[in-house]
Amino acid sequence: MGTAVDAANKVVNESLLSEKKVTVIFVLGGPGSGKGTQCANIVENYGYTHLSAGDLLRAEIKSGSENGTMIQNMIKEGKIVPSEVTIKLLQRAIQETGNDKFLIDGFPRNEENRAAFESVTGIVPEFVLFFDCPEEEMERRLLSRNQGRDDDNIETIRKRFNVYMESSLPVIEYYNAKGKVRKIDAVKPVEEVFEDVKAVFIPLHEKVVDSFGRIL
Ligand SMILES: Nc1ncnc2c1ncn2[C@@H]1O[C@H](COP(=O)(O)OP(=O)(O)OP(=O)(O)O)[C@@H](O)[C@H]1O
Ligand SMILES: Nc1ccn([C@@H]2O[C@H](COP(=O)(O)O)[C@@H](O)[C@H]2O)c(=O)n1
Ligand SMILES: [Mg+2]
Repeated sequence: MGTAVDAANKVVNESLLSEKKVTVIFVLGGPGSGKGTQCANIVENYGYTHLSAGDLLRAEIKSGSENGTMIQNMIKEGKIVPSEVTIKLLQRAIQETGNDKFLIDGFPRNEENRAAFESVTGIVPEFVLFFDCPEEEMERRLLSRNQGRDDDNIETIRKRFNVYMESSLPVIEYYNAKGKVRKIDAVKPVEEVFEDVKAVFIPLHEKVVDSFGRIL
């Protein structure tokens, strides 16, 4: 049961966020499993807005914000930034777009992220798209990503894998117990992974047409 403060926050945020209904899909999976790559494909084909929690945190560092140094240190250590910081960035990004459907990539990363997002925004995800990939393959991909990320070095990658196993997998298990996880085999080539992703999205975006050609 939430506190009175949680309830008040929820009312304020519901009026800010859900004057129109917002659809959220959480995109989860280990570091380097291909979340960002597949989100770009989904955006192109299905019109979602992609919000990567990691990208928002990196932009916050670049903006010179007062939290920048703290965020930079946490990312370098592979640690999870306090929820209130990440959730504020996500809320701002949601409010800034004109869209009403979002892929939230790399969030929630732990139980604190999950519970705080739900109590602050009142938003429950439609489902969780989970990219399942073996660690050796993720490590190979991260070490050859070459995007200049401070955390794509073997020392930080090992820390990120530990955090993923200890803190992020339990969140995926939480949603799995609620029947909300759509698991994708992410070890295959990009195009093949996207075929499996499409199989999840096509039924959501199919138009049902009656015998007169009217969209129902
Ligand atoms: N199916 C795939 N097969 C081979 N390489 C891939 C595949 N999907 C993505 N990649 C490559 O692996 C690297 C990591 O992919 P991506 O950035 O999409 O992962 P991510 O899950 O968003 O990682 P992170 O959690 O670190 O942000 C990129 O260089 C990308 O081009
Ligand atoms: N919910 C989150 C998401 C990310 N972080 C931090 O950012 C790093 C990079 O995230 P990617 O999704 O881009 O890989 C991650 O290792 C965390 O340090 C976070 O704190 N909370
Ligand atoms: Mg990513």
